[in-house]
Amino acid sequence: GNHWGYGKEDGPTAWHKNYPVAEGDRQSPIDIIPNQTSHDSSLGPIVLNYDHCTSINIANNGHSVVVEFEDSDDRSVIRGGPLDNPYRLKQFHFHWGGKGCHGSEHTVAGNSYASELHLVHWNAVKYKTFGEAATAPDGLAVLGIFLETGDEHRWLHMITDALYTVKFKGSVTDFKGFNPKCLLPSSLQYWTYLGSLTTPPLHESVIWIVVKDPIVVSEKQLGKFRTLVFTGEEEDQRTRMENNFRPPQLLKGRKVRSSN
Ligand SMILES: CCCCCNS(=O)(=O)c1cc(S(N)(=O)=O)ccc1C(=O)O
Ligand SMILES: [Zn+2]
Repeated sequence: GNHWGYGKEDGPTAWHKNYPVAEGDRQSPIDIIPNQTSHDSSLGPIVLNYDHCTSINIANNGHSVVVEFEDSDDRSVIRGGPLDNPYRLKQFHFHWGGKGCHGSEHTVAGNSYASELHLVHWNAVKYKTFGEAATAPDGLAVLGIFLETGDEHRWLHMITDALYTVKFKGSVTDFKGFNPKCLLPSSLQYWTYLGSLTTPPLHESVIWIVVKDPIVVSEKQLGKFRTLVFTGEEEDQRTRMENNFRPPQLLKGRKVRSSN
């Protein structure tokens, strides 16, 4: 069926067969070349209002580990920067590599980071549901945060300590009271461009906001993500969840803007 993954047969080079938009004009991720971005003084700061966010659960969806949020009202939104409306926080998830290899999706002047955190938001002003927003050209806003290895991150343990409960595809456990603001770097200087989801269905519906400064996490913390498996508990195959990233796609004439 439509099933896709990150392996040799079902990975990013095969996705176009079931999802032809994979070869579209605004695909993500991309390689960001800082000295080729255009500085845009009209780009204001990103404003996050996450103080009343409500995390619900943490899940292994067979592609990543995802934390879902209550998005029935504007309790946690991102606004400003390139955005014309407030966008509601729906979920966040990560992409990462194998031991010692890099696993970010966006790259910076050809360099990749160890991992990348994506905070997915949707335009509930213009669209009635997340599903409708996910297919609209200005429907989603994803905030991308790079992770590099070094010292231990003081708050990431709240995620990594829960990973053993969602080892297998399809597992979900309660995950209340987590505010992802603790995972952001001090500076929210960013690059922004028009792109897509980086996993099937690859809809070209994302305003990407990629934060320039990485957060630092320890190799030990990152290693815990690799204890997850892509496969379900009932399957005899145990395929370690790693290298769940799409490589950079063609820019096709797009402009990448830089906040100051
Ligand atoms: C209606 C179909 C929407 C599918 C996309 N859902 S999503 O939460 O935006 C998403 C974004 C992304 S990404 N990497 O931010 O484009 C990856 C996975 C998912 C997911 O479905 O878990
Ligand atoms: Zn992602």
